[in-house]
Amino acid sequence: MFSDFLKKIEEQYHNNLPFVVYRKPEDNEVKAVFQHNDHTHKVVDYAETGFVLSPFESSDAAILIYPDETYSSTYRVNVEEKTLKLKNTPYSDKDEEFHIQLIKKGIQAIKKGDFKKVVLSRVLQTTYKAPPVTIFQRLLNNYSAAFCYLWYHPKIGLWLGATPETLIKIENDTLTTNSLAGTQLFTGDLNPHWGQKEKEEQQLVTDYIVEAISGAVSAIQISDVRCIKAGNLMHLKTKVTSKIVSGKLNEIISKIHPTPAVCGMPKRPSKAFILKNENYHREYYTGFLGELNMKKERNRTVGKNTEHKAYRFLKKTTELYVNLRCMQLKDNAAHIYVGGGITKDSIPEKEWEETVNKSRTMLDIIT
Ligand SMILES: C=C(O[C@H]1C=CC=C(C(=O)O)[C@@H]1O)C(=O)O
Repeated sequence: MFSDFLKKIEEQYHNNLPFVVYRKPEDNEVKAVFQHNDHTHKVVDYAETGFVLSPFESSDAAILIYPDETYSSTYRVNVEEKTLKLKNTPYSDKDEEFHIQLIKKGIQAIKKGDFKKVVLSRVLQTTYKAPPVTIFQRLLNNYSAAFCYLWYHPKIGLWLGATPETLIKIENDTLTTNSLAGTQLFTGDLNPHWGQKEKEEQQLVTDYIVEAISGAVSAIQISDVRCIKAGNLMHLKTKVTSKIVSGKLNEIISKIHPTPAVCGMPKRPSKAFILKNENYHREYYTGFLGELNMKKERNRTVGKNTEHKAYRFLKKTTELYVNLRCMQLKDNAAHIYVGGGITKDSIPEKEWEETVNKSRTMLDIIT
């Protein structure tokens, strides 16, 4: 029963012990990973097993929740529990002014030739009423195409999100990664017109990913650009698949993260610009999270003309998502993180509006 499953999570939370509960995109299985003590395990080389949460800044440690106990439960989306739309958005003129000035500064740096693209973000604070587990259920009900999660560690904090972006997925020796960028509001058309700014912005991400992984993988294949819906938004997406040799994950992550979908291009100067000018600490927003070398049981049938035999075998899965459309619950407030890609063609007021639209993914479910 899903209610028993939720009770276990509430208990773990009240006992101040680390856990994560999550559902993968378009899946009806909700999984939970529980750690038995409150130790902070840091990832060293990505050969570890557990659920990882990595910050934006690669120099800060990624945290691993040890799978001392794992649970799963089937969950059917409750369609009646649909989004509660907020009438007011909690922004002041000062927030708007600061962010628009930041974007103008970014555009100037691009025109000066410091970099080609930079992703500029902000954090907004608002009150919330519902308990975290209830908010998590609302994520499940409203964002079936996203990776939805509730992550908690008593020494680090509590994060919730519904991200549309896969960073890396490894199945057998196949590595899949996505390039996601370009945003517009969903208005009913699943195939809307895209402007040159969005197309170029997304192409930059694809080119970067291909270049970043090319030394560590073989047989790279790039899909056509597709349009995907994420909550109230539409994005452009390209899927990049390749073959990976085991032991290369650490190298791939260090090359790929943070991608230009969350940082910029080239990486070094755009990141320096972010750290100097954004004026707040991103922490785990625009980092990544997910299963790292987690064991997965599979049923397999063997034999063709002879007797058919079903047996179970263990497989390792790595599935990491970029931590977008997320928030942190801290000091009785929800801290919601939003950003957008800035290029030479960006219009500051439009970019501000884009962050307002992105903030609705979390705002709509917390009251
Ligand atoms: C940085 C964010 O989104 C990224 C992912 C998809 C589209 C984006 C964009 O259109 O700017 C951003 O690169 C965010 O949601 O906070």
